[in-house]
Amino acid sequence: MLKITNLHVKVKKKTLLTNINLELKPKDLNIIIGPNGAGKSTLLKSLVKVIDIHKGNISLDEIEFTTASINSVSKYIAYMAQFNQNSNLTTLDVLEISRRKYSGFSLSKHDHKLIEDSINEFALQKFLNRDIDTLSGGERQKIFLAAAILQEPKILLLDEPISHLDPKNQIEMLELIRNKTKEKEFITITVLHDLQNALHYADKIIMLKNKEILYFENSLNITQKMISKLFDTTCKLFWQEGHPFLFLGHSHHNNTHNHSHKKETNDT
Ligand SMILES: Nc1ncnc2c1ncn2[C@@H]1O[C@H](COP(=O)(O)OP(=O)(O)OP(=O)(O)O)[C@@H](O)[C@H]1O
Repeated sequence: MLKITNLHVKVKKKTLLTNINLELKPKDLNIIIGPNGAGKSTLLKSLVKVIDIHKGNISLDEIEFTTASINSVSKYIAYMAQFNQNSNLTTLDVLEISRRKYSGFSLSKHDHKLIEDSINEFALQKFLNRDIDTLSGGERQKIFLAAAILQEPKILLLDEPISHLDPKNQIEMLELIRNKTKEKEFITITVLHDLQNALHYADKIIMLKNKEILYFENSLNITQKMISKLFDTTCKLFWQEGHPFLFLGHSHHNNTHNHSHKKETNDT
């Protein structure tokens, strides 16, 4: 269990997060949603100690993160940032580095097997010897996601992991994140702007607004009222065959879409 108690984050004199309380379980995919600037990335950064905690407590079972060094915390956490820094590494280098925290420089047979499986799962064969700086945003995102999962952490933190992927790849990656979370018993926390996918794939939704948690709920308990409140806009939400359908800013007065649809049918 990852326990975050009364967490406050300040940078200089500016408060970035206030009074965050969460208890997160292994095998759960927790998805953070909320407006720009709400503090979503800051929450992930404070867990991985990129940003200092001003007040509060973070612990993983008996392990106290609050006082631990960044190095000892990183043994338990894999973190895929929103903007990954480029380097002169090849895809294979990035994958191999992710196993070094277990095996140092000489990787074991087991490590090589895991890397091979990951290459197949993420279809990375054709990028292996390519410098990652030369790859597209979506290709790079897949590689960093593969590398984060290869670390087999207790806690998997992903900041907008699918923002550069096409729709089919987005679905495949979210399925994969969900399946790995269950199979490897990760406590996964992902920031996502796509609400429909967030509701569909999450076990739990963390709604962050104005530096605070507005709601922390099972995704099936999320209502259109909650989403309206989170984004200060009207919202229609309904479920069909286990899929959420969500419309923000829905208005019956705005018939632009109907109009263009009519035009299309008239033309044919
Ligand atoms: N190091 C920092 N110093 C000062 N302000 C910061 C710092 N890091 C973040 N902030 C501010 O804190 C607020 C929250 O930032 P954060 O990146 O957590 O937002 P977010 O919810 O992830 O937003 P987005 O959806 O736009 O990615 C923003 O107003 C941001 O400008």
